[in-house]
Amino acid sequence: MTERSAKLNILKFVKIVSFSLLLVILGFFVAATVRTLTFDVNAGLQLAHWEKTNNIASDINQHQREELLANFRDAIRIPTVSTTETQLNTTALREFDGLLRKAFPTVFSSHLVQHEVVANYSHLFWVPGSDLALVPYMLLAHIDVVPAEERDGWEAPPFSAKEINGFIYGRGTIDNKQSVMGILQALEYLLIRGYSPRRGFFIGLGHDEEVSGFQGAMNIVRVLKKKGVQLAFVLDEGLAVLDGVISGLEGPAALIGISEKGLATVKLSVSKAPGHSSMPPRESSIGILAGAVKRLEENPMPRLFGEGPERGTFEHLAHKFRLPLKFVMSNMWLFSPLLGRVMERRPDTNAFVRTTTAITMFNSGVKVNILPSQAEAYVNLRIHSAQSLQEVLELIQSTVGDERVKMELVDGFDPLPVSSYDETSFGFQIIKKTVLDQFPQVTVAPGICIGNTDSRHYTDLAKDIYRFAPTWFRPGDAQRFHGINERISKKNYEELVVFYFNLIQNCDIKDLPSPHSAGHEL
Ligand SMILES: CCCCCCCC/C=C\CCCCCCCC(=O)N[C@@H](CC(N)=O)C(=O)O
Ligand SMILES: [Zn+2]
Ligand SMILES: [Zn+2]
Repeated sequence: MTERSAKLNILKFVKIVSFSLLLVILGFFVAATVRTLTFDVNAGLQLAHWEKTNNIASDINQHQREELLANFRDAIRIPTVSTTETQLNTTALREFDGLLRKAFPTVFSSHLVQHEVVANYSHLFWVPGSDLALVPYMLLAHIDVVPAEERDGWEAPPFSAKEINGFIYGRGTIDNKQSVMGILQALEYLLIRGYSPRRGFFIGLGHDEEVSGFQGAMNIVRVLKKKGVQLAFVLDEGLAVLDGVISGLEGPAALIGISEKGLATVKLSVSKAPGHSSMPPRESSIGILAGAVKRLEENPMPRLFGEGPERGTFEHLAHKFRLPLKFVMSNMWLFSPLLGRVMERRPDTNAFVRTTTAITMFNSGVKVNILPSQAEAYVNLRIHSAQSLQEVLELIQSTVGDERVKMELVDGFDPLPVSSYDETSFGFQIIKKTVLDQFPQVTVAPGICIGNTDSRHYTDLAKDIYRFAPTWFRPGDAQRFHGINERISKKNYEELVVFYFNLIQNCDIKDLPSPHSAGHEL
């Protein structure tokens, strides 16, 4: 081959490679554009195809409106605070038991309802269905609340249930007495109106969810396991209807939690010989530990946005964004790394991007002139679905990178399994239908619960666990959760009662609508 023909061949090769590259890029662009124009994962079930049921209408008259609100306010006024596993307000929990019996006399006296108190303060209700072939489901909520101090800046005392501008203020109004009272109020009204279910269901009300549910939820699960119960699905607290919370989204979104993040609570400690503060070593136990904690804060866990089920959230919502965001959300396969960088800027959205690292406790020292022998810090991590507890522990160890810092796992578990949310998913579709019937303006999408719930103890009883209540969150409301000025509007509480009233009846359907019903009878 001459030098000239070799040069020509190289030129030809470069041309072919460039042309192929151009084709690949063009292909990607076309694929992405086509997806933008066609991708609407919500265009699935037609509500018109649902089996006709003779649901009892959920009308609420003025007397009931006042009654349900009075019951709810009474519930908020009882300070059922959990501080630690051994610090529960047991007096308040007993008082709450009395309130439930007084507020819902029909539930507690009906021959259709079986009730038992579990672990002294939790409640388990069983309402058998007329069709024994239908697998029962379970509704969960919790009675206890986190502590609240008026001096932190509450506009009304946190256990006053004071009404301000149509809102009831108080600890527990959105976490989670709205569901406790909403579920039982709905059942009370259903029973009064002569309802008897076709599909049986359980109601579990835990008393120590805020301190992990080791007594309440875990013992309810034990009772159910002894009875050999299996559940079609479980619905617990968790996500909500977000209205104006997701930037760029047109209309409100009802996010149904199909999983929840894992947890690692790690204790870091440094020990040193104590001594007189006039002869300090170059590095104190506090200094060494502070360095370790700082390294953890400065080196966040890797971005994993788009690698877990949060991808499904945005794909379901994509058609409700305007261009160019619609294009971005429809093509998460391409844009999730970019989106992750934007979302990590805000704490509430960063929670969906990675395993979060929070230093929650730091203790050391007993006197100003004594060198502290011990310094300890607690790190609370919420594990992204695409990571495991083991991976997170290894990363903490390498980031701390100091053998003088002892590491101890106090509590931890992997992210929870992902529940089904396709067109054949009974629980998801029933919840979705109930939401859409009541709030036609919302878009329903699967979501990830960034905190943990009692439902995590139910994984042996149900394959499908959902975390949702139609509590409406507007900008700033997420900060009321465990924060100050927790509140719910009177209208929204009433909507919750109606939601559970309809949901219970909607579960009586035998099959999901055709054409997807074949083979999915529950
Ligand atoms: C797509 C971006 C939207 C961003 C909006 C975020 C909205 C988040 C709203 C509420 C927070 C979710 C809280 C879920 C329930 C957590 C329950 C809880 O606090 N559990 C405790 C106790 C326990 N059981 O472990 C916890 O520490 O997690
Ligand atoms: Zn809660
Ligand atoms: Zn809570």
